[in-house]
Amino acid sequence: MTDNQGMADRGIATAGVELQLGTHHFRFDCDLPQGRIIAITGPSGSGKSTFLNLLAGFESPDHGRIMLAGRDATRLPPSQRPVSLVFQDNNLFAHLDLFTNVGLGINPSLKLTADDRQRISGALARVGLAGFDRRKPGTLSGGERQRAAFARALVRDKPILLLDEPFAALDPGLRSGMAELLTALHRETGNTVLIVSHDPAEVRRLADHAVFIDGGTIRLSAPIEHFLKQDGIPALTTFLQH
Ligand SMILES: Nc1ncnc2c1ncn2[C@@H]1O[C@H](COP(=O)(O)OP(=O)(O)OP(=O)(O)O)[C@@H](O)[C@H]1O
Repeated sequence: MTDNQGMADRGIATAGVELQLGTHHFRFDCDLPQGRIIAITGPSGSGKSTFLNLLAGFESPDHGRIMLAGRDATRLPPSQRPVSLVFQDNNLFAHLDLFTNVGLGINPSLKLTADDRQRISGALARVGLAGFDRRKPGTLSGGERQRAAFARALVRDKPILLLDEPFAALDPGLRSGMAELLTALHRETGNTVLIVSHDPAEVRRLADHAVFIDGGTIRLSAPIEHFLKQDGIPALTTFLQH
């Protein structure tokens, strides 16, 4: 096993992480900075979601080690990892109101203290959904549902936030509003944010650091200024010219 030196202190690091899914082989080695917004880019089918699934614990590596916020998380179940997640389809439960959906972020059995209840209302207010507590997801717009998913991630109060194309289903106006909300929340919490994005403009606008995945492996991981200037990876040049 690789030793611990050089692996991100409080950020995210993977060392010799390998996974086979059907005919696809993945290998991820990275050392990502703490407290930054990090874009995960790459062609369709390159392995971006698989990378996030490994970090979240929805996939287990065949080999290698995953460090999250200073802890070896390789064998931790998803619920014990220091991460919260927001996906494109926001995963809200249709039959539960927003207060309950957000409450699930704190405690899956919904045994909530008075303090928890205040945090839930506070998180809904923070994303612009004050007074929406009793609304069901089906009565909300796409943007409102996505903000509710952010509120649920916020109450979990974890040092790492994983976002898998969280704005993809939104129209361009809403998308830039959500990007602003994300940067504002990031400034407040100082957490490490990983965001999968297909949109070079979004990457330029949001990211401090970016990763390019191609063919199941990380081809480049660099601060954004360097990432945007590189010219040695044709597939990345193509991505940036979109
Ligand atoms: N459980 C699985 N079994 C077999 N193949 C899988 C499995 N999960 C993912 N794959 C394959 O692995 C490849 C990478 O998938 P992944 O979803 O990580 O790509 P992605 O970069 O997120 O793609 P996109 O940008 O299109 O969402 C794809 O070809 C996918 O079909």
